[in-house]
Amino acid sequence: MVAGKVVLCFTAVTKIPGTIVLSAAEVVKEAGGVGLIVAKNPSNDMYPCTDGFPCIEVDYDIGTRILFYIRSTRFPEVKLSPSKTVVGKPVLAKVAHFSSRGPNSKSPAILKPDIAAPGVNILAAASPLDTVQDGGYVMHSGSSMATPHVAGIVALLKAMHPELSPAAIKSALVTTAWRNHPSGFPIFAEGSPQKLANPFDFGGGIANPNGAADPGLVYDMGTADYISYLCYMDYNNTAISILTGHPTVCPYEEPSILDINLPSITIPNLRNSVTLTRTVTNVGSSNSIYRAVIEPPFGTSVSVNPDVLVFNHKTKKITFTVTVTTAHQVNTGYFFGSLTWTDRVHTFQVADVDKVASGVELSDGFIPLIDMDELQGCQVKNHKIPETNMNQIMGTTREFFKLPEQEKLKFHTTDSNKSIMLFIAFKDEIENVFISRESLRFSTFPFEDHVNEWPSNPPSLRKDVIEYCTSVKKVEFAVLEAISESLGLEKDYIDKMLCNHGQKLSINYYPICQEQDLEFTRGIRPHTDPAIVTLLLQDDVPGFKVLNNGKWVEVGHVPNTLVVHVGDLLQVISNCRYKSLHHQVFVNCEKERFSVASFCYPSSDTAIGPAMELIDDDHPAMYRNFMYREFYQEMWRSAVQHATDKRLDLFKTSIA
Ligand SMILES: O=C(O)CCC(=O)C(=O)O
Ligand SMILES: [Fe+2]
Repeated sequence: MVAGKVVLCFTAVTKIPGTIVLSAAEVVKEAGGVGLIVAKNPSNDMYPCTDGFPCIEVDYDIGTRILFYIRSTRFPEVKLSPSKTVVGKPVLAKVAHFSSRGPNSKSPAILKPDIAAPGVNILAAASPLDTVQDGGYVMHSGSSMATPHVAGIVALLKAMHPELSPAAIKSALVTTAWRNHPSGFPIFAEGSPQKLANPFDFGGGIANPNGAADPGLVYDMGTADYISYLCYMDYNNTAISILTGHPTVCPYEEPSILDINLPSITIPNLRNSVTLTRTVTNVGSSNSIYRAVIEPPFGTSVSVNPDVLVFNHKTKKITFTVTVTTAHQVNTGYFFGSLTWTDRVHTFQVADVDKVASGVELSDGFIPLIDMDELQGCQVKNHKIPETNMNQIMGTTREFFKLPEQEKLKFHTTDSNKSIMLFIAFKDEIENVFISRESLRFSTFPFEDHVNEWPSNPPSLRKDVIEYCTSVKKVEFAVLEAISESLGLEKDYIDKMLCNHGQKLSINYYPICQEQDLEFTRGIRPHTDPAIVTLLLQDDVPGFKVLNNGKWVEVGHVPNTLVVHVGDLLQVISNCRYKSLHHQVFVNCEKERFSVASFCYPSSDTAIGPAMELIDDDHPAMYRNFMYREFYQEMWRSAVQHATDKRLDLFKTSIA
């Protein structure tokens, strides 16, 4: 039965890594089998079988999917191919099952672990004494593989910021760590079953070297803080004096462990209310204003005082208090929340609610904006695009996608030099997702150059596109003016930089999805737009989500508004004051969704680069100048096509 076949087997045994697969492989080999797939939880070890016998370990989830595949076809096939290195694709981040977990039993008020770093199947240089090394290299897993990553980052940070104390460096690592994978996917904690990871699995998160290089604020600590901790832990004066090397006396009033200046706050056994203090030190640009953004843990309320911190060349340190009040009668477990100090450089400042509420004009063509706060985007109302115009372009979009396939497929091409392209649904085999969107993307400006390329069916399309694009271009001008002004630039700065504006329109269709496929289907995956700004007209079918502080947030449909969001090129022009928005579209089983996105582009011979006015000692140029043409070519390079956050890498300066 087994002869000539690949065997899939499920096991509940969690033996020493690798051995389970090895012993099963021997049995399969003896029975004449040609390969082995072992499904077990947890699974992540990659140990070769002996004599090059093909074997692999997968988790139950993948094992079950393989099983379903085997059952779904009469001749299931297994393909073996040489391993390859994949660059720029997100991998699911998991906290390994062997990684130690919090809370800290000795001092539950101190969060442990502090930080997570890669430590599974790490390819490293080997000691000649390593028994499994191959040509000086070896793959190992464990804290001994994760700690060198952190030690390396710390060494780089210390080289960049020699003045930072060990506590400040630790703080920089903890406060900037990724709490989601940079692709937006959550981090899982390995185990059976897998669950979403929380700070007891990863501490601050996964170490983020570039983030830690620019932490803005740090929670610093000195000898006095460590002495307070020892006093709290009931070390007597004699023991502490031996450690410090000079006579040391614990303060008469016992310090609260909650006040130790750590970059995390853990309150065990919270009853009613507690107030604690922290002190932050500004290590970013000297004139900065930070605001507190609080996500209280479930069932608690949290207040911070003061909630705005104003730093200047004299004020480098500010102490604040945090009051946490619980509504829980009984304490049943830990709940997690967050306190973020933001200087809003990464946000869409034109949409500041305060400014709008106090009626400050953003530009002559005053556009009231609905703030999407912190989302690098906003919704625009009173844009003066006639409602009929918006309805017509939506109607045309629906009609186009209802056309017979062959009519639509005329526009299908993989040639990125074409100024009109139809994108159709496809399956990404590697990530096992089905991307269901159909989308027609075409150049619009200047109309006379392009109108004849646009579909002539439905007959209303050309007229509706011209009308809509003309109106939307006006909104775009107003938005670019508001953005220029918010950056302290001349109102027409971006307009001038663009000389000849380009514009592209994307009309999109997201079909209904079957319930059973929902998990593996996306309308469009997380991405940023390769434009300056995008103006999105969406219908009332939900699905459009944006990444906000590591969380995917639905941007609801507000009648008669356009969603405006930042694209990659505005990130460049603004020298990173604005960050391009990560967004994606989910499908649903009840309603199909349509949308019309207009992208503001430079023309191909426009030079793009950070505005000179936004470059100074505190803000060195993050990007070099480049031609838009160069960026467009880079965007289509296969390696960066899906990892949209890699698009700008080629244009970064050495500082960035
Ligand atoms: O259809 C939407 O809501 C978003 C479309 C989009 O993100 C895009 O085309 O880049
Ligand atoms: Fe997009």
